[in-house]
Amino acid sequence: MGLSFDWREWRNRLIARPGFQRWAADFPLTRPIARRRARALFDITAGFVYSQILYACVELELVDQLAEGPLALSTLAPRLRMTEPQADRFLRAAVALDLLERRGVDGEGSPRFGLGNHGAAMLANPGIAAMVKHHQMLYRDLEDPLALLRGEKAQTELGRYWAYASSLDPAQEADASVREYSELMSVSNAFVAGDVLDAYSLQSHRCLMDVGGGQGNFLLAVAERWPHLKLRLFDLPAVAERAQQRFDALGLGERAEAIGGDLLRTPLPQGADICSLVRVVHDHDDDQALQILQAVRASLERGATLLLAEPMAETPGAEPIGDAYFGLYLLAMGSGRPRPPHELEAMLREAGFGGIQLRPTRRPMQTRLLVATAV
Ligand SMILES: CC(C)=CCC/C(C)=C/CC/C(C)=C/C=C/C(C)=C/C=C/C=C(C)/C=C/C=C(C)/C=C/C=C(C)/C=C/CC(C)(C)O
Ligand SMILES: C[S@@+](CC[C@H](N)C(=O)[O-])C[C@H]1O[C@@H](n2cnc3c(N)ncnc32)[C@H](O)[C@@H]1O
Repeated sequence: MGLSFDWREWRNRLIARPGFQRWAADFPLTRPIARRRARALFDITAGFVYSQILYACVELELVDQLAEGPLALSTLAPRLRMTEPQADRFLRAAVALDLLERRGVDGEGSPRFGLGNHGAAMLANPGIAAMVKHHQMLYRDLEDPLALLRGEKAQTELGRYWAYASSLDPAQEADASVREYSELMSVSNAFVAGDVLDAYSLQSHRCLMDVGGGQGNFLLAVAERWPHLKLRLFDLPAVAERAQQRFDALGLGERAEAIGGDLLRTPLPQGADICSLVRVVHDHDDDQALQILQAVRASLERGATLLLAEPMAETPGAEPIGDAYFGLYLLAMGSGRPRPPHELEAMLREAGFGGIQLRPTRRPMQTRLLVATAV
């Protein structure tokens, strides 16, 4: 009814007035809020510029170069193949983004630069640099975001890159195409594996099957932490072969077996009392995602456990990561979508799982974890 009062409409009318904006930016009590909001909108406006500065740092391996300590502009400029004024502009930009920090001057008066907070954090997460590099493909796909959103792009770079997402027969993917994405998944698995294992104990389990397990990074982390567990990996044949080679090279022998197949067509092997789907379900559209959950359910005895770990939509405090970043990333990839936990829960029920719990993880922006029981 017309009588209901929507305070957000009232707020928006206020914020949309130039006079209110000026007043709020001047009034001492509202000034910090007005500045913060203006800065936040500016940051969205300039996001691509910031990303490209980060990309330049990654491409120039600047973080590694400064890992041992600060260097002077006069040393850095020739290494970056820039004149000193060019390098100064670039390094100042990186300082402004807290990737680097100014550290006084050297004996000759040349300004010195060291790692800032974000630069130092990148040292501990080599996966970030790999992600930043491959974002160039994403940005090309996003060059015309409306065409992408309207489904008017016949082919995308990310679709070609993630071959299984755009292929009618994923099992036929060539070794070269799976090698590249599998390497990227391996480095970025570090964002996820430890957090999942810290959120769920595998003590009481006997055999874990990691479905869509890539080159086996998650299982290798499991192997180290839970030496009693038997390990199985299921992935496309070309990927499973790579995983098996790693298991063999690491002497996991009898303990770990990689099985090749298409999880939409090949029945999954029976016998595991716990299955994991790590960053797999969000790659698939609803019908296939349900099919995957049903295939996993069919491989499990009643009472067995499923771990479903991936970044999710509507994650409090990480909405831009789930809904904006992964929402458009998966669109560019050509299939899948980030789902909120309640939608995944409904799909899990439909596939024959119950007792579903959302377990807290250390960094929900990277991965959340649903634990379910086969019923
Ligand atoms: C000691 C003193 C004085 C103060 C200390 C103050 C203090 C407590 C500081 C905290 C420092 C700290 C712990 C910082 C930590 C920073 C961290 C952990 C930063 C992590 C950043 C992670 C990033 C940027 C991750 C990016 C990941 C991306 C982009 C992942 C993309 C994944 C993709 C595309 C996956 C694709 C798979 C598919 C195809 C969708 O299935
Ligand atoms: C995003 S990667 C995640 C890999 C790994 N779980 C991780 O988190 O690092 C998705 C994995 O699912 C596998 N996959 C996708 N479609 C598949 C299918 N139809 N059958 C078997 N594996 C598939 C891919 O080959 C890939 O290794």
